[in-house]
Amino acid sequence: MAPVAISPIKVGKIDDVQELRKANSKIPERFVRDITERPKLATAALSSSSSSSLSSDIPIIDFSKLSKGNKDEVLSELLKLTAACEEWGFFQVINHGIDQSLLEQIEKVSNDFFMLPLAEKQKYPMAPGGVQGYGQAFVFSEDQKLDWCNMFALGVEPKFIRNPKLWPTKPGQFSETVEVYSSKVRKLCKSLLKYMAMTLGLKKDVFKEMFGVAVQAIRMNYYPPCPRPDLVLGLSPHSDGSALTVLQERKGSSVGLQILKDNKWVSVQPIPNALVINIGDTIEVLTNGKYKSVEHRAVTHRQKDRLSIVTFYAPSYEIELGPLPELVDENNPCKYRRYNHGEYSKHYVTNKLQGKRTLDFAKIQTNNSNQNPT
Ligand SMILES: O=C(O)CCC(=O)C(=O)O
Ligand SMILES: [Fe+2]
Repeated sequence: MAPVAISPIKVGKIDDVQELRKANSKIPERFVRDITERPKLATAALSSSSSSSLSSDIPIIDFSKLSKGNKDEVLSELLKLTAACEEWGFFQVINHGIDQSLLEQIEKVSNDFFMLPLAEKQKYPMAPGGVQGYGQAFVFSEDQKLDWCNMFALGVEPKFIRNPKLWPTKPGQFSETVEVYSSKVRKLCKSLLKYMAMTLGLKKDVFKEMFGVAVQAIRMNYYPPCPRPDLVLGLSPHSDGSALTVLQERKGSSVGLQILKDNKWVSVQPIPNALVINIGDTIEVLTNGKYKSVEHRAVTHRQKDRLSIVTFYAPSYEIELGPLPELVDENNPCKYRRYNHGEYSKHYVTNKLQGKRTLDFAKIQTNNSNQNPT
């Protein structure tokens, strides 16, 4: 095996935001966003009791109607799913079949992990420029702004992407819970992809057959309260590189997830026990842009903390992908080139989060210019 190159990445000092919060110190400059990037006060100050007017419009899909409904119910839910994928790229799934007790358990072990002393969490450090372990991912330079977030991330499937040294021994039941939870979420992703294929008029197993042994990772994002939510971002705007992403929010979390809809940031109001699903870049490419990945970010709250548990589901690294021929014709010319998914994943994790910039990797350039959000 070739020797491992020493990482040339210099990320500077990355303060642990929970420790900053405990010390009650001034927000370091590295967290303070340029004026143009700061969240608008009205949205940053949202508490869980005040909802953004648009957030309730985010489509809700009743999974049990898709999986167990009669013909009419299946059909009407598939139509809702089509609209959700075409118009939003985001939806919430209710009656998804994952036990409430398991949702509560993953929230508990994740929360307990972040509440451990710093020294314990630092036994599982995220390497500079790395994406697994405890720390802050997507930081590649000393002058890059930081997110008001602590992350803990693990590769889950296939097994070879796991780094066993990063699976924590505390809190008890952490690894077992991640294991069981991930297998249930995996099943849900497979089913959702099947229904999405049906909405596209494709063979229902098209994604299953194409993906091989899918890659799955989990990331827990912990956002402590921030004394100046108007100056910072919990998580920088980005689209996900996955095919599908499944997000769960811990009960009692502040409202924090925002999606860019018609060039405006819209808050996602969590529904108890629902899971938030979003389309990642991979599905955008495969559908030739019919179902687009949507830019999203997290904002923080002055008094309340927030915890999200996020699963990324993507094809096996060795597959080559590009727009499905069924979705390319003279009215819908091919918008993305073919590429190896492993290369795209590498490209994604070695670049800072910056809107949908990473998808430029795959785009066949046209003269269409990108608009900046308001
Ligand atoms: O915490 C959130 O709501 C956003 C998380 C997210 O977008 C991500 O981890 O990719
Ligand atoms: Fe995301």
